Amino acid sequence: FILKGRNGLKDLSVSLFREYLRLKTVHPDPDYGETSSSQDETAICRVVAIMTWEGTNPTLKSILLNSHTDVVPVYQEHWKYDAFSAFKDAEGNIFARGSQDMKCVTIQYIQAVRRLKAEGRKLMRTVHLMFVPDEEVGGHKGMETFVKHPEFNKLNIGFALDEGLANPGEAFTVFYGERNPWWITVHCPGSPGHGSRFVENTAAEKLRQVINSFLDFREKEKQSECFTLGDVTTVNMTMVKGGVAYNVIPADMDVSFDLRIPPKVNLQEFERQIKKWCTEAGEDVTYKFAQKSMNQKLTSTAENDPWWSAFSAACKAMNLTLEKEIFPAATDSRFIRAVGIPAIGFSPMNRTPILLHDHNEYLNERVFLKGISVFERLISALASVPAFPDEA
Ligand code: MET
Ligand SMILES: [Zn+2]
Ligand SMILES: [Zn+2]
Repeated sequence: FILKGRNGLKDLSVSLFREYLRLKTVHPDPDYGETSSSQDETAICRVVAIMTWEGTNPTLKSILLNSHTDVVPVYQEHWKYDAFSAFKDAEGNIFARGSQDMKCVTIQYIQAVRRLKAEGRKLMRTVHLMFVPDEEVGGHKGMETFVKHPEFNKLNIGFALDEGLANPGEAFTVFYGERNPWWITVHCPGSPGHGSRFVENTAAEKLRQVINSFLDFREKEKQSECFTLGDVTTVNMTMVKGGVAYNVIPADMDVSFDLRIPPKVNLQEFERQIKKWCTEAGEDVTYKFAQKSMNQKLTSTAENDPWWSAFSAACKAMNLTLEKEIFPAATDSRFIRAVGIPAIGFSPMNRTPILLHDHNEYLNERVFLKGISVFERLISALASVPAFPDEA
């Protein structure tokens, strides 16, 4: 980063944040500022960056502060300001893609560690800051691959923090598990022919059945009472493909859905249901997954869990009210939990509307700055969790 901070740490933090927001790490062609180092010219190089602050007892399990560096695209015409200018209005609201998801957290981690170090603090456990690419496109070239790498193992992580969501009220939301994302394309082949005839066995008839089954189920889930998004299955039809001309009955049509399934759902049963919908829709209707997350691990929030008790006690000491939820979307935490490491999703943003992936995403600078202090306390509490018997 190029620092243009003027007076004091607050100015520095806000300028650093805005500077970072101006980097166009936006899909589909994120500028991660790296060059291809591969022999193969066509290979796209993806870098995971790690900064380590060694603890006074570096043999103990470490704390991971994870954040992704990429952001989702924008519809610029719907924004009040350039989505990559990090414009700050009179109220101190900073508008930019990534202001909530999750460039705020990246800078908050960095500034919290910077402050702790400036105060001369030494923490017992090692703290790693990790910056990963490609979370927004499924993490395949990012965290999903990296957790299987020996370098990841060497970090000896005991507990991880990753992104959460804003909370419009006074409280802060924390996430101890996630719904599983399933991205599925259903393929409907059919008999082609002239658009003027009643051809039997058409792709469109099957497509209609498929869409009805998925969307009827969507309606049922939507009606379920007293839920947060983390407790129900959401279904959205997100893409349709097929057809070549007005008067040619197509030989196939495809429809894609984004499903998010809560941890309590039996996934095998759920897939059987999908299979049934496809069979019922007609001959040769098949489906394919572009994303099929099967991990239903939850991170303990039991009072006697040492990580959770350090986390929640630090929040209590700051008078923060926590709301525990299942994360409705997906984050890199699912890969971290999958390899057996407890992870909590937490982006300290209260009094803030949830605007991730939306037009005019913004974060107020006071909320942003408060988050730095929150992380200061949290990091120091987590890195001070006493050694476990098996760590001695
Ligand atoms: C399913 S891959 C994760 C991409 C993004 N974070 C989402 O939840 O949509
Ligand atoms: Zn995110
Ligand atoms: Zn996102």
